[in-house]
Amino acid sequence: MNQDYIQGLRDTLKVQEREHEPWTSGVVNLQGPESHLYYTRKDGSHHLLNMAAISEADIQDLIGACSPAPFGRGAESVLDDTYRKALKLEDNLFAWRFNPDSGNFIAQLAHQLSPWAKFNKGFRAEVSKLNIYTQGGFFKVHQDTPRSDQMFGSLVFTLPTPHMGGNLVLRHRARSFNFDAPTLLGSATSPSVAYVAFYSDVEHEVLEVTTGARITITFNLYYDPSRAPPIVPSSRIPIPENDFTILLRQAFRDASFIRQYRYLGFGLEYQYPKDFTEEYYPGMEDLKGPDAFLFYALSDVGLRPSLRYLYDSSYGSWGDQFQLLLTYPLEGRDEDSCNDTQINYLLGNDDDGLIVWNAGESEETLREEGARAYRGDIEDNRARSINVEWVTPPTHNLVGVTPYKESGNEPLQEIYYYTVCIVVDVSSVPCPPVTV
Ligand SMILES: O=C(O)CCC(=O)C(=O)O
Ligand SMILES: [Fe+2]
Repeated sequence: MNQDYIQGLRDTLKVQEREHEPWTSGVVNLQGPESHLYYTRKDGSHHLLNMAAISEADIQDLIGACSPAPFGRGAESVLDDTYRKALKLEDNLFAWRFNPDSGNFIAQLAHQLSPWAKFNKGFRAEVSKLNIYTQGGFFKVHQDTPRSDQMFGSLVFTLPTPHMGGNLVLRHRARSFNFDAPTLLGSATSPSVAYVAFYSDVEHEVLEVTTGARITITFNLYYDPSRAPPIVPSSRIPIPENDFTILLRQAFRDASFIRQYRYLGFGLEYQYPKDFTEEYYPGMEDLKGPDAFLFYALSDVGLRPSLRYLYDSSYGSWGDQFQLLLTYPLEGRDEDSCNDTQINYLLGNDDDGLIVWNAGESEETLREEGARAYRGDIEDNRARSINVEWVTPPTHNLVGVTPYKESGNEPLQEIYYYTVCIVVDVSSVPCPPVTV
């Protein structure tokens, strides 16, 4: 019966997940001067491009102002046209009169990306770059490099220039989205630009442009605690009345469920940036779409969900019998260069860190199999050793490595994406369960 609850929770969460999209797109009709783009040419002269009527000569002039676009490989900025073939104009060299950061455009975007979240911070869009992908241009799969721990999204506008190909393809888990700006713009009233906004940790690529020039202006989307949260229409899915929450409530009224499970765990869908030059750690208000839903749903039944960082040692040494659950992310370190073991290092840096045994594993199985070098550490930390029932598969960070994908759109600056879990202590449920 209790396994039925767990399976039911998995199934109902999947249904909720489908309600949520990691991206949103559309067309903006530009009014009056909003179609004006001013830029500085290489010789220092200025030029005005009117998006309402872009000629081939305008495109060539703008191309002349641009330089090859690099991307980030780790902390390096590299030019490699087998990975990214594009041109760029830095944000100090152009100004677009349309400002997505004014009016309610950005509030609507935030709401579309996060229909369940109750916002408790404002938002900000900051211009990043203008890019041109001429014929043969592309940008292979990458995540957008987090520019701060408050950055959650990316926003790309495609200008109305004739081109074919160059679709932006986004993929997240089983889903994908093919953003086809020329088709969207083909049926729009001129002058218009097509836009797509997505969570920046979602992997995406620009397919090859087959004809013409594809011009984009990209913005980074940030939470901004100094701004008021946007006023958005009420949630599409009211948090208390959904199948997941109803089933969760039912499980927590069942004494045998509470007896069987001490901790429930949930691997989150998205990744979150941690800036190691700041004291700030991601909190519930930073959670994206379905991750926010999960947090609110658990809180709603009276549980106290916590954000946790799971570390496994696939890269290192202790095998796959247990993982470490930390209360905050740690930068990787190379075990060979330290006297301390990984377990001592990780648990020593986090008084609330725990050892989590994988299903079917325990200190006993460790005696028979590998990881013996860690036996002493495990014995020392026996009181900090737990079992977690994972409702959604755990998402882990690798011990000993700083977690960055090799390629991003910018060089990294001590801000990395981490995978996060939610863990709840079942015994923290406020009312004693009724025995049935
Ligand atoms: O031009 C686009 O559609 C997106 C380009 C991109 O992914 C980037 O600049 O990071
Ligand atoms: Fe990108």
